[in-house]
Amino acid sequence: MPPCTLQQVWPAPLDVSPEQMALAALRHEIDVLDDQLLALFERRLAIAARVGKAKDAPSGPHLKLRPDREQSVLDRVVAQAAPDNREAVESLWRQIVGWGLARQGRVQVRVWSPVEPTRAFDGARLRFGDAADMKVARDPQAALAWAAEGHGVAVLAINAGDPWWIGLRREWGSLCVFDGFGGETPTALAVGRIDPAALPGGRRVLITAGGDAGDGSGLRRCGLDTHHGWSLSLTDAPVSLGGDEGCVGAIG
Ligand SMILES: O=C(O)C(=O)C[C@]1(C(=O)O)C=C[C@@H](O)C=C1
Repeated sequence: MPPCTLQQVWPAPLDVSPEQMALAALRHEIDVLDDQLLALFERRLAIAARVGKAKDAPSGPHLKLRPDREQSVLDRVVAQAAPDNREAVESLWRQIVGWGLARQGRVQVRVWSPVEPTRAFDGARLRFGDAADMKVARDPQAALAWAAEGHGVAVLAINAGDPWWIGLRREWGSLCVFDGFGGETPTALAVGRIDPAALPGGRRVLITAGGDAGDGSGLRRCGLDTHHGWSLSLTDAPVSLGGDEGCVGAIG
């Protein structure tokens, strides 16, 4: 076979059609934008690393993750995006913020969901982004103990045969719920050593004695699970964490 020459592979400039030239120009525009995006992304990562150091002083027992701040970053950019782009913008910014957080230490996530493992795993991946180190947890109690030691976040299914959530009121006072996955009525909750001041605005998570009948507190509640007279529910009422109402966190 004769050797392949450049002439044979690339058309001579005069052979380039207007369509090919238009395509090349558009691709050049994309290259220019990519250069700008890359420079901005790298600047943002560097600033996120500095924010992490600023949060070290004073150093506390909490994870670096700040759900309230993430919520306001996302809400702000999604609100500015064109309606058709909102889904893409939200998923991209989850990744951006996830990598920002990873500059402060990679987030460890343990997912326990015996009934629908892929659903909970996918929800957690969407929430924490590719930067998170996610693994399956075999036992919710072990995952809670691990999270209480400050190693990372546990994503635990509800209505899955283990009322692990009762422990949030009784044993795991250092942990709080800060997100839910699975839609309007969550099927899994994210739990970690989150600074209570950094909980997202939104529905509060309650654990109360009294089952479906209510405990007389008068709060309007949406039930998620019950077990032996305990109930796990959500409320729109602005109750504070750890109060008499049994508030153990909030989901945005
Ligand atoms: O604002 C912070 O506290 C940050 O660490 C920055 C940042 C971000 O990248 O925007 C990253 C992680 C936090 O969970 C919230 C926001």
